[in-house]
Amino acid sequence: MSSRRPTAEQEAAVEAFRRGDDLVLQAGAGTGKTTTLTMLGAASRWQGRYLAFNRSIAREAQRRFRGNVRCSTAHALAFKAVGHRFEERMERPRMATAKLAQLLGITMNVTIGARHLRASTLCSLARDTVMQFCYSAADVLSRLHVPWPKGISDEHEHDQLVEIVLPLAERMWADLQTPDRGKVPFKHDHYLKMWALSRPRIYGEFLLLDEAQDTNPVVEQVFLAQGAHAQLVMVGDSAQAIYGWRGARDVMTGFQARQLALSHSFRFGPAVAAEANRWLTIAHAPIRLTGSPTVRSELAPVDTPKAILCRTNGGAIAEILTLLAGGRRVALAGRAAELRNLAEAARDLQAGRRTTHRELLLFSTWGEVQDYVEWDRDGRDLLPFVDVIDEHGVDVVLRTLSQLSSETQAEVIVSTAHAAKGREWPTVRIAGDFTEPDDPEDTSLGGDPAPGTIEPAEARLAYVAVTRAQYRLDLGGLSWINQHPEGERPASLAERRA
Ligand SMILES: Nc1ncnc2c1ncn2[C@@H]1O[C@H](COP(=O)(O)OP(=O)(O)OP(=O)(O)O)[C@@H](O)[C@H]1O
Repeated sequence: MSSRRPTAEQEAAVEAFRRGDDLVLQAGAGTGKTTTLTMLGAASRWQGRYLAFNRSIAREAQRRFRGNVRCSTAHALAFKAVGHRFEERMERPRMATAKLAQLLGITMNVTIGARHLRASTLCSLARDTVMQFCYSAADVLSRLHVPWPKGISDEHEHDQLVEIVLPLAERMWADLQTPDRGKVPFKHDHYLKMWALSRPRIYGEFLLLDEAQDTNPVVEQVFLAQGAHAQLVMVGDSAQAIYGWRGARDVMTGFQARQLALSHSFRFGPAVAAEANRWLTIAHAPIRLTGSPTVRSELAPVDTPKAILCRTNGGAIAEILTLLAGGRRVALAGRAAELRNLAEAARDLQAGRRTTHRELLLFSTWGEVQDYVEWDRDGRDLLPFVDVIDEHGVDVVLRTLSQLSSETQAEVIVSTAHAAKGREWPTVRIAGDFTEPDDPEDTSLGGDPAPGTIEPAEARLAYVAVTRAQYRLDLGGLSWINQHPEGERPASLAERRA
């Protein structure tokens, strides 16, 4: 809990909360979101619940709230109520879909339009259908959850696909209901859906939903249903949405409640705030930030930044290789240990040995893993890692990883922008893989591609990246924005006053 004097915006949030209003709190980068939430909790004599985006945030928040607010993730609540019964099923190794098709006796091959669909593809589409259903707020599986794979071009072809895939998906969903038997790999989002379907009541007089911009429809539905007995508060930053569950309109802007903002950033001064606002404008975000007048921040080249932020994992490995070659002590934020285990599994599989990697026991070659990440929805989380290994070679990746330091020992931390969410560093450089979009239809007189339109999703990622800096930001790979037609910087408040 902060003993600092609340800002006018924080006071307004506490005031509205005290009145019992349902709230949407748009909290920009570095605006003291958790501090503000603890102020809300402290202003209430009731019991409440804070729903966090992941386990480590929930644990950290529990330290900061007073005893009247309990902190957890939605998955943790669902696990306690339903998921624990499926623990044994969830611990089984990953399984390629061709194997699952075999186990389920799915053997047919069909032709729809110009596409030939093999049994394993149909099985994979049925699993995707079940997953779409799990993310949705629907009560029953329906044609709406059957995907439109590339090559299925019209309603008539989709109808044919639905006729085959929907019954398979229904069979899979029935298979998933048994804790001890059943063949379909059981995922955390399966028990989350079962919990949501049970119409759970979350104990507490008020409910705070954090990172609300990335909430999927199934959690949104459970959250909104608590409105029958609890005061609801959504907190987050629409401009940091990276999952896009519902296209351009995120959960926060759609919630019928009092809309408030935290726009004063304690993290950085006016210069970084102005850069943030440039990207917020491109992203059509609902808020603009002011920097802290007492924090000196500047945009300037940094030779030895504390953090280098990359767009991709491949970009991160490339940065790490350069830094190590220069004799620097480097850490990789986020999933370094996971990457090391995978690289070891890749080395075994490439050498013709089975791997002992817990999740990859069922694969006998690296090629099978490559197919799995390319074609199976379950495997998509591994795709960036597999790409890195295929691009640089397993030996280079393993050697690189073995030379990494811990974050506390490192001179410089390399991170993807995704893994940097919620973090901050005194000096930050943006890596070279944030490239300028090209307009494929147009070339300037010299034959160079003309600048293309900046996608809002890209602008949101750039916003996350630039707002990690406290004092000095080196725009590096994003410097092209200074010449881009959309890059005109809105004058900062201080500049307008001058
Ligand atoms: N009213 C205030 N006056 C001075 N400093 C404040 C105030 N409110 C928050 N802060 C400071 O702002 C910083 C960030 O706050 P906090 O830890 O609550 O943010 P967060 O939840 O990590 O999220 P974010 O940084 O994205 O806002 C902290 O150093 C905190 O002390």
